[in-house]
Amino acid sequence: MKIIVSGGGTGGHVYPALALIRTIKKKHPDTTFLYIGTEKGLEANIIRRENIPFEAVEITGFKRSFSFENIKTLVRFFKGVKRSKQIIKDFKPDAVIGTGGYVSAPVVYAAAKKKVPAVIHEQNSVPGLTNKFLSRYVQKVAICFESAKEFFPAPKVMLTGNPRASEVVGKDGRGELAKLGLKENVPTALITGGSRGARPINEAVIKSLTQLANKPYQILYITGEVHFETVKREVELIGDSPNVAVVPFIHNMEEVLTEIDVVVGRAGATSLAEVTALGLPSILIPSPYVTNNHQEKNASVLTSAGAATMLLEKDLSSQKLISALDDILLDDKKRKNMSEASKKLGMPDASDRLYNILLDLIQSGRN
Ligand SMILES: CC(=O)N[C@H]1[C@@H](OP(=O)(O)OP(=O)(O)OC[C@H]2O[C@@H](n3ccc(=O)[nH]c3=O)[C@H](O)[C@@H]2O)O[C@H](CO)[C@@H](O)[C@@H]1O
Repeated sequence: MKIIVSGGGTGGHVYPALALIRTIKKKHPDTTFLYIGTEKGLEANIIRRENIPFEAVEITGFKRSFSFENIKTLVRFFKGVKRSKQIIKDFKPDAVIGTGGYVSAPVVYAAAKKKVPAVIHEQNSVPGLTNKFLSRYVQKVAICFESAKEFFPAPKVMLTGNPRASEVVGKDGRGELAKLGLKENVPTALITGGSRGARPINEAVIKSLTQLANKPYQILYITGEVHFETVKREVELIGDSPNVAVVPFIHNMEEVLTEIDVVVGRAGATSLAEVTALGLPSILIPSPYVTNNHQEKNASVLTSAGAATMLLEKDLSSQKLISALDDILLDDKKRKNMSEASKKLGMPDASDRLYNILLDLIQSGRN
């Protein structure tokens, strides 16, 4: 089989694509993949690290208000479509899958125009512009939250969940925390601001460090690559604490997560798929800067099930963060209840569901 995969900008669009690629590779080792992303998105590094052939197109997103930039974006889109059509002509894929982010727009659109079977995967409870646009042209739309259904043509929609959920389950912890300078068998919170990090979360964590140093639990704190140097300098001024490890990014999250008890982070849909697949309690601080405030909607699915607590960014402070951590990490019963509620939302068979859709499509295309 030959498959083109496209999605990017942030990790939330790239990791589901990578998880699906790994699933297909396991089932059909002879499959050839081509990933189409942008040079500026996180995919350029994440996908190349995996030795998956990678082609870049140049694309930006539309601004919601009228702007001269939108004309440039339209020009880039049509250039991207032209280039994608050429790539499709040369590579001759059996199917194309788009996992969202601007880059998947020209690629999936070009596939539809070239009559190649195409699927999109929407991670969020409220879809982004790209997938809404593409849903008119593709054969199938895979979703992760029931609430996303109403935004797409009904006969095309299938609930699959997020392939990244399948990837994180069943992994063995192999002393990952010890490698990062933390202890094993101590309750541990992972704090992250999503795949690109989040300055407001970093500021709250930095202000909490002195108090966190005296807690009976420990923290693995991911700053985000671009924020690392600034945060590190601030941490050095406060003084290192043995129960807090500070890192820029984790490349083997599926392994690290097996040793984590609570996740504190944004409410990006792929992170939530991981957390629920593993049955982890979480403290969610949705990004207010995303389309249609979709992260708050993602988060409320978990909070209403009792799987997470939510802290709005406008209310975020070091005290609120510490008491949210204490509430869960110092209360075993609460942690257990949240964990059970979280697990009920998990969809660990997502990869297989998405893979089956793709395979059916390819086979029906060949008949
Ligand atoms: C600002 C923005 O546009 N955010 C969107 C983006 O978020 P973002 O890219 O932050 O997405 P998520 O939080 O959903 O997923 C992040 C992914 O990166 C991984 N990871 C993160 C940190 C790290 O050090 N190592 C690592 O591997 C996580 O394990 C996860 O697989 O995509 C999500 C999924 O469409 C959306 O819901 C978010 O609203």
